[in-house]
Amino acid sequence: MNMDTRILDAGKEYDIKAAGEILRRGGLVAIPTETVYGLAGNALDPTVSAQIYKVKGRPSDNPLIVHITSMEELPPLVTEIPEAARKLAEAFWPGPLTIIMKKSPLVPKETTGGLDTVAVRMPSHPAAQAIIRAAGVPLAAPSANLSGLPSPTVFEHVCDDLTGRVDAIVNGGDCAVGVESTVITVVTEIPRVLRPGGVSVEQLRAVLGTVEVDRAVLEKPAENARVSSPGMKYKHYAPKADITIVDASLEEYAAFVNAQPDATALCFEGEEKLLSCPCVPFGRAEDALSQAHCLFAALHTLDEIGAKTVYARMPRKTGVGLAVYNRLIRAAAFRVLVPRDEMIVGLTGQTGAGKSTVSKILAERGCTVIDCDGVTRDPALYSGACLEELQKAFGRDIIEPDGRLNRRLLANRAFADEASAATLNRITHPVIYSRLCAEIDARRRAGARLIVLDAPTLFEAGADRLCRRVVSVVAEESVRMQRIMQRDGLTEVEAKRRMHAQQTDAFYADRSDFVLDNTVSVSETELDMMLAALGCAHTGEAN
Ligand SMILES: CC(C)(COP(=O)(O)OP(=O)(O)OC[C@H]1O[C@@H](n2cnc3c(N)ncnc32)[C@H](O)[C@@H]1O)[C@@H](O)C(=O)NCCC(=O)NCCS
Ligand SMILES: Nc1ncnc2c1ncn2[C@@H]1O[C@H](COP(=O)(O)OP(=O)(O)OP(=O)(O)O)[C@@H](O)[C@H]1O
Repeated sequence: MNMDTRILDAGKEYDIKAAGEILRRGGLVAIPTETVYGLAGNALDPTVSAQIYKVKGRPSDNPLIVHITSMEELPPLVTEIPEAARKLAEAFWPGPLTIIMKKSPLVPKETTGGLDTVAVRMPSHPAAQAIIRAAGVPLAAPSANLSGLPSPTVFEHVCDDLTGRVDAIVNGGDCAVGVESTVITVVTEIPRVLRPGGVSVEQLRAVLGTVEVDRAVLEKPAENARVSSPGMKYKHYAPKADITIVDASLEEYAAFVNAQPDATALCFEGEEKLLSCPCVPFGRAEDALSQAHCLFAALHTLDEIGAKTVYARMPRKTGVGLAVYNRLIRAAAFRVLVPRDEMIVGLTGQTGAGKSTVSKILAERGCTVIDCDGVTRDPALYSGACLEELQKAFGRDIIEPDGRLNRRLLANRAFADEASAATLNRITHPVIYSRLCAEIDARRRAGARLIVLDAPTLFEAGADRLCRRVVSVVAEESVRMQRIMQRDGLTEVEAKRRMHAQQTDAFYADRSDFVLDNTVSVSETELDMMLAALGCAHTGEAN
């Protein structure tokens, strides 16, 4: 194929019209959407669908998503609109969600990969909407890359793959979401996610209640598995480099990667300083949306710099992180390496939420627990220069005449305002961090396999980098306040001060592999679910 490919501008009305005209005449145009660039053509014309498969080099049993711009365009495409689909459309359209329904005869089987269902999406990208309207027909638009290569999220990558193969490419800059849409089928009795994407499973459950997640989202599908959704084929996202995901804490990851010859690190932003090899960052560790946004461009960069052996950080499987994991595990051909046998789990959350209560149950189940509050109560911890600094910052009288630290006085002064709390952290966290490393080493040497670090200030102390997984315990503010007033004999003012020195629920949710809500209680079932999610279902046997 070597045709003239026009370059059009998403910001120019004349160019949008031209794209619409080409599509109406049965041509192919690569268009920007909020997820990734799409290779668009008339979804209702079987010869156009066949042409899309041909250009992409994609097997024709891989169904295409049909893009529309308004709810009025949906009824002709489907036999019925189930209640679940209506609710989802209301909540998430226009946006990165594709809904699978029973197809009407209007949609050719060539578009649906031979299936009697059709996948429909209403994109939110203004240029995508304008082009569909200009075309006057629904558009089939798989990702605008050659089959097997990472999906394009920037204009230049579309040009690399499709110049000379399509009639036009519309330049709309970078795609905001960066991974393909979430695909959910409402044809099954219980709605089921077939591909995770920009709308998270948690968001879908908030609208529909029960939602299943197809096994293929996390596991390698059988070679001859029937494909019921775009993107389920496992070779879909592979760059040229050999990628292996390393399931480890940041410290363990850095130690492992730095010991490998000729490695390239696919890490999170800011981690480069710990790594002695070439690094390609893909988003921030605590921000799955930024990872989704950057992932495919990072995979392209790996090819551009000629990376051969790549070790990738393990994304969290929560929220949009599940979509990031789903793409990365395919790019890695399902290779995951665990460099250390023992697993360190950080257990954190707000004061009074119930960390100690949960860690007690985990200890009963055979985990080795390190209590960080206990560590700070060791009179030997704050000594020498550290103690001198504490006294300088918070007053000489925080040390009693008998030499003991007056913890309540220190707490009242240190939690008085944000700046004082920051000073407390700056002085105490370096010594706490070194002590925690020593405590972990001792437990490792004693043969512990599952070590729980019960640390209220896990992130502030930088101790999260020692943990392969993080669990947060949260509870409503009024409940927490009552609990700590009762437990520690604090006044309301003292309790509030301490609570205000801490983080919000959202802060913990973004940084955790599992969140336990202990406003009322934490059941054994939830603990089982948590241990399963962490990958340590048989706790007792793990130790
Ligand atoms: C200020 C100190 C002496 C007060 O001691 P006190 O016996 O009153 O409280 P205790 O240590 O039992 O802590 C109770 C709770 O307060 C909260 N808390 C403690 N330190 C902090 C902090 N720096 N920031 C926010 N909350 C904190 C935690 O939820 C903790 O569980 C003590 O909390 C301390 O040394 N804090 C600084 C070190 C730290 O961050 N500790 C947390 C363990 S990693
Ligand atoms: N579900 C619950 N119902 C009632 N009381 C609870 C519940 N969970 C915990 N508590 C009580 O609330 C208090 C605070 O719990 P816990 O000490 O486990 O909190 P924490 O998160 O470790 O707090 P801190 O960070 O202050 O150490 C304790 O006295 C505990 O017994």
